[in-house]
Amino acid sequence: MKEPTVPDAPNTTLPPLVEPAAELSREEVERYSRHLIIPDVGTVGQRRLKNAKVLVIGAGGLGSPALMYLAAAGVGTLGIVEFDEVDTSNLQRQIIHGSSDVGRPKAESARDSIREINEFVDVRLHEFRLEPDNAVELFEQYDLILDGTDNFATRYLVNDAAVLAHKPYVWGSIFRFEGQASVFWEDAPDGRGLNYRDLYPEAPPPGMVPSCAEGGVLGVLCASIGSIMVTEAVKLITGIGETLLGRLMVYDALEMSYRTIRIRRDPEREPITGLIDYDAFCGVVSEEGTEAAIGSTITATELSEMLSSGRDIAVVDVREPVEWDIVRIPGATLVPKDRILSGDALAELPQDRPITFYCKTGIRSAEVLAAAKKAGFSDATHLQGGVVAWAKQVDPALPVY
Ligand SMILES: Nc1ncnc2c1ncn2[C@@H]1O[C@H](COP(=O)(O)OP(=O)(O)OP(=O)(O)O)[C@@H](O)[C@H]1O
Repeated sequence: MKEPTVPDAPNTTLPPLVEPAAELSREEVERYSRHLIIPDVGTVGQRRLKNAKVLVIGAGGLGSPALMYLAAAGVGTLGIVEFDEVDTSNLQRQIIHGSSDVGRPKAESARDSIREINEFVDVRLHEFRLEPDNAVELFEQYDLILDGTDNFATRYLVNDAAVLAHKPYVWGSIFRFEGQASVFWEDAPDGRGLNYRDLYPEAPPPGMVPSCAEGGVLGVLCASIGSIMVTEAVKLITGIGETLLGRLMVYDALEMSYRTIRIRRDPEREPITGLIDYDAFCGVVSEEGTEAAIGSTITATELSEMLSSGRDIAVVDVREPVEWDIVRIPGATLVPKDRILSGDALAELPQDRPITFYCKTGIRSAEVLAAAKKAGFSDATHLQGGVVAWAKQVDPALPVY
């Protein structure tokens, strides 16, 4: 990935994105009074918010606080694209959902919370996965897009679809204690025509940048970055302040520092003329594809049966010690992935009996298996679905994280 290195860009003030709605009702005046008395916002700014249609992709870590603040701010129409259901492990950060929502569609749970926050918002649910065949048409129905997703394939799709639909979008990302945010708009009146591909021309190789599911995230970081994204949305809609267009904001919660870095147009970037296969672009390989490439998987039930029948198999956990502390397969040995991939721990692996590697969901163990096979461990397998599958299929009393 190309690292942006140039310091702060000139600031960018843009004209308002949305025309003002005709009027505010008496209830709306009371509700939004703390906005109305800010001279930069005023009644006209609030009427612009009322007229605005904002599409939020993902009602997860970033989408949760973003939707709540957009609703409270009085954005008149909020679209939610989300296909997933609320999981217990979401509740630590996805504050638009509550304990009683576990198992419900996230889009519906988010809509119910928004109704509770602000009954004046028209919520439109798009309960499907954003894909190349639905993205542009959907984006065209909104003024502004907010990308709260967690995977590179969707991020490039959102970027390219926003370019084709001629829409601005606010982007954010989070990992552990660090977050980033920016605004991209190829047709922006500033004329610089920047998009996400100017910042990150290529997706990182699969597995190089761990997801929050693999590496974790501080729950409140979602609020820090989600609220910055909403701040940018409000500024774009009302035409106030200097937006993050052309700048990347980087927030470090441990240092408690914010800095912005200028984004320049990549002179080698090809124009975006259509949507592509984003999984292929990002090197995402399906589970079947991974198996075809490396062979040798074993299911949790098969492994459990083999161990119960007394087969002498070395079960090697390739996760990090913090994950080992949460849950593990009885009898396993911990040898973290990086130590095997660097070659340091190859000597610790048994040569005289079959090995089964496992991780959380099967991604890291597949990588380790490929390396181990190259190093001559021919009688090796990896556990399909990892310790999560083990907990679900073999020992439901174990926690899933
Ligand atoms: N292409 C897509 N279309 C619609 N929603 C998407 C798409 N890609 C991701 N999402 C949604 O974006 C949200 C991102 O939220 P978050 O990063 O907190 O991930 P999560 O999947 O809920 O959590 P975790 O991966 O840690 O289990 C998720 O709810 C996910 O379902």
